[in-house]
Amino acid sequence: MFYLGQKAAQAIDVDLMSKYGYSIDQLMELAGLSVAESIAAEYQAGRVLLCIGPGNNGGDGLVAARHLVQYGFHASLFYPVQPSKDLYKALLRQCEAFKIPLVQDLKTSIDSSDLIVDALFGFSFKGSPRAPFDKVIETLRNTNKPIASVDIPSGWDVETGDPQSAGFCPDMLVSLTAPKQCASGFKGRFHYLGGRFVPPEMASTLGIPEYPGTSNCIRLA
Ligand SMILES: NC(=O)C1=CN([C@@H]2O[C@H](COP(=O)(O)OP(=O)(O)OC[C@H]3O[C@@H](n4cnc5c(N)ncnc54)[C@H](O)[C@@H]3O)[C@@H](O)[C@H]2O)[C@H](O)CC1
Ligand SMILES: [K+]
Repeated sequence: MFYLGQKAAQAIDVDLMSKYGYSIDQLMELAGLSVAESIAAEYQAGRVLLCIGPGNNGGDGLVAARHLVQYGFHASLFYPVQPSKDLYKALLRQCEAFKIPLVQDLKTSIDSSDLIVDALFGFSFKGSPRAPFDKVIETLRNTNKPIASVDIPSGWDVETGDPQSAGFCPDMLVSLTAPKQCASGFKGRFHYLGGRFVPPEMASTLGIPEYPGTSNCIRLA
């Protein structure tokens, strides 16, 4: 399987929506579903805090929250920057309908959670985290609670990862579509692949393995 660079990951996203006709809502729903399924495969249904970022990685997290509740988890959201885009507003409304509370105090909420989901940044992250996310990532670095990262461990460079060990090491990484280059430096316990939406032609070019049966995720390592 290919490990994608940042530009390649973004180009695939564009191809899925232009050449193959997907909408972002479709891709996000399947991506978030696969994140929830990967988590449910490895962790007992407990209290899960989802940290949500301002882009589509955050959108995946909002989708995953709703599915995790359906799988018996008690979910809450830490969502410090809420963009006004209709898609994110709708996903948040759905979370409200599932009685998923928004929390304000990250440290206290981490203490009362069994698992943290990092849906802060994905393949469009560049440079060093800017405020307020610098403090959020620092707080995640200082917890012993397991972290499940969506697509990219937030704060890592999409290609070079975390060579200075400045960020946090997630316990689980769910790569979407195909792993990005930084995933080769992932040392946590569970590496999953999700996003079961890739048409056969693209799947064979990227060397994506066959998903087993009806599963939306594959354990890679
Ligand atoms: N094809 C797929 O695999 C799909 C993946 N999905 C998910 O989408 C993300 C990529 O989403 P995108 O909106 O392009 O970007 P991000 O979520 O990574 O973040 C953009 C957001 O972050 C801000 N930002 C960038 N760098 C910084 C920084 N240094 N400090 C602070 N803020 C920063 C930027 O301004 C934007 O606001 C992919 O990883 C998957 O998780 C789709 O859901 C479905 C298709
Ligand atoms: K992430």
